[in-house]
Amino acid sequence: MDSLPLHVCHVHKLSILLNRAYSLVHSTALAFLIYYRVSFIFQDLNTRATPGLVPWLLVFASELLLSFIWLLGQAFRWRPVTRTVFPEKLPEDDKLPAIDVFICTTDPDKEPTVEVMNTVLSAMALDYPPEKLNVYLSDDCGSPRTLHGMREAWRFARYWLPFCRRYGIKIRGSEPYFSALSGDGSFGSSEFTTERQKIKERYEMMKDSITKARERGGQGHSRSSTAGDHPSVIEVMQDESDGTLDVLAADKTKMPLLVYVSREKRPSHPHHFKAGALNVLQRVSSVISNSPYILALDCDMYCSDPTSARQAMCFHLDPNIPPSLAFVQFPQRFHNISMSDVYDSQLRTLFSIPWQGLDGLQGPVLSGTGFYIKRVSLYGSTINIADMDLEELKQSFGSSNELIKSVRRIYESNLMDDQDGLQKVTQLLASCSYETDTKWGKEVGFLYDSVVEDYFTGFRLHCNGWTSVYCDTSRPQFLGSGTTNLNDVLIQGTRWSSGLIDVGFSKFCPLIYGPTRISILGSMCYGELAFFPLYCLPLWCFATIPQLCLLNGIPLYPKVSSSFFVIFVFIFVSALSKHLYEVLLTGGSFQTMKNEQRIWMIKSVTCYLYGSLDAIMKKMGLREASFFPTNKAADEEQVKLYQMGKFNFDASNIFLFPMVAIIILNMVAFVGGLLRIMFVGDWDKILVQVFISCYILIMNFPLIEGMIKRKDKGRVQPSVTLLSVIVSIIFSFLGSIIISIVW
Ligand SMILES: O=c1ccn([C@@H]2O[C@H](COP(=O)(O)OP(=O)(O)O[C@H]3O[C@H](CO)[C@@H](O)[C@H](O)[C@H]3O)[C@@H](O)[C@H]2O)c(=O)[nH]1
Ligand SMILES: [Mn+2]
Repeated sequence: MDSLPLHVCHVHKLSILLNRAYSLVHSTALAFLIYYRVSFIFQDLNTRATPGLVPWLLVFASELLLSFIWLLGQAFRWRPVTRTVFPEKLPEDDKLPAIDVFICTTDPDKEPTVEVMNTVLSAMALDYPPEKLNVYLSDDCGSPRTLHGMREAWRFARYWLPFCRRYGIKIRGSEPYFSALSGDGSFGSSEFTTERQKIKERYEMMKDSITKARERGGQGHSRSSTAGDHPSVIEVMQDESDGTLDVLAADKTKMPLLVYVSREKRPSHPHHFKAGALNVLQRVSSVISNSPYILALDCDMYCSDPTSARQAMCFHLDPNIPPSLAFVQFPQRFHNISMSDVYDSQLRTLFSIPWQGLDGLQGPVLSGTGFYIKRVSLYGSTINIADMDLEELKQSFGSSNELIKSVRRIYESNLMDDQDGLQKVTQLLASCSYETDTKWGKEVGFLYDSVVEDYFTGFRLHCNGWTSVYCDTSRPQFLGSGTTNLNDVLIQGTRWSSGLIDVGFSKFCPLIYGPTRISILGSMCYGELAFFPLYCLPLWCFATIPQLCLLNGIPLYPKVSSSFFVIFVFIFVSALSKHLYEVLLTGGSFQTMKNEQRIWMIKSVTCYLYGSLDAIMKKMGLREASFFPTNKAADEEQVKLYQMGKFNFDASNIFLFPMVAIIILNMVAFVGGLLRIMFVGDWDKILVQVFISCYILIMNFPLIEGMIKRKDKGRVQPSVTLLSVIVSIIFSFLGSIIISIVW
């Protein structure tokens, strides 16, 4: 036992072999496809035998772009690994390093306070020495409701934490614990049952108090009045000596530190969303606890299992892992995923194959939440703390002497005893002008230039020589609220696409900035993520151009009798089979694959497009960066639809129009194609195009149902359908005229 290391890494040899073989075969087929297209263009230029060179070029360009993104994606499959940890081998508790937990919240309406407090409580209840655990909550709204919730949570924690420890409770989120049907802990004993009942009552009291505060809150406490303009508030939670603590808590179990931080926000200062909030937490915590490791959590991501801290330490403290390890990333998992999961809300496509693949290269992408990061890795690469004098350090970190001291790691927190001193220092660090003319957000801390601050910060860390590891255990460590409503899914997708394209088309483009700093394969992975929003171009093209040409009798694909026809069939079948194989390998079903294909098509023609446009407009100075937080407050009707596996088309028109218009165009093209086959008879020339329409219609059948069959609130509104019909008719006519005249 003693000879075991803290962790082992398993290289998946069979997957490596299969993946590489598949990449080889599939890319050979793609090469044939390119040969076919290129030779046709030259032949066409010479003879001008057929009309339709422009649609041909468009389809070819789309095929090239698809192939390019596919090629980048192969890097994820090059060397997948998984890891096992042995926390029982960790040193004694007194030798473990301290951890600061950062939780961010921003909108008490979209992020219900009870849920946020559940996350806070679960972090406090992590299985780790409490004196080495410090929990900070950033409230970007500066809402009195959240502050009140924190005080209530602190009070409840006095009972909850000893209870969890005493009975070895495995589910550390209070809400899921009390709503779980099966008992957890040493159930059966009557002492336990009584305690459980008492704690449950206390929990209900806490919830009640929070709900009442919300109802009382009214105007002055709503988000809009405080969100963008408020002073900073920092409060270290403390015991009230009102003598209400009963027997259970009387054992005075040590509590982790709990700090509420609401940074100053003014309309005149950009606040840089979550990255800005995290940087304030980093500074404030530097002068309070200054722990060497940080766990970052979104407000809805509670620690479902208490063991993650020790698991992460199995990597950070492993002598076999070089000190360049910056962070240990856990997957994002969600507690509200239904069996059918029509929107791929579980993000299987990210947190399975790609992250395992990256783990075999330089390590997974920083994924926003659920990661344990080394504080020093956020100090910036060009900053050499040991060699720089005070002035130089101030240029990077800002004017606070206390902060500089803590950065130099000579800081021993004494401020805690001097409340006034602590307030003064932390107020300065949380003020909105503190970062002016410093390197915060450019080099130090979480980086600002993209709304996917996690991806961008992680990429720069990797480029600066840091590495990461992926820790995916069978019991989910962190559980959040997945987006389970079409509108939310697409808004989130738009933000992600915009942030990714921002990075893709900047001087930090992974394909240019990456290869000299990390491996080519690593850069390809980052590149795939940066450029996948560009799927919007080929998917828009495949959803319209072949159809338009079909209506005008212009073939774009080889005849059925041609040997190149086989190539196209092969590529299609091979891509789908590989997808199916990966879905099955990671615990999904045929249905999962269908859902993923469909939502990929839907996202491509909507949020990938809008996100890319948003990024381009930002670059041209036409738009400002924005971050609409996702909704975590469950709406019963919406949840019901999602649970039943039904789409909720009660979404913004800007998302619905393109989807519906495309479906109508494809219906028309399909019928037109069939009529052509029957009456003109050139079926072998246009079969592929008829098939494309047919495939789009079959895959998106729920959308057709929503337009025609459904009568509930989640259907597609007839007005949307009607307008889309008009749009697609105009598109077909104009398109056909253009084709007949110009092309
Ligand atoms: O101005 C802001 C905006 C957001 N947040 C917080 O950021 C977190 C993530 O926001 P959310 O609305 O949940 O966005 P998601 O799209 O679900 O988040 C994913 O994508 C983000 C990047 O766009 C990452 O930061 C997240 O970690 C990742 O889970 C939440 O806790 C918010 O409270 C702030 O603190 N301040
Ligand atoms: Mn979220």
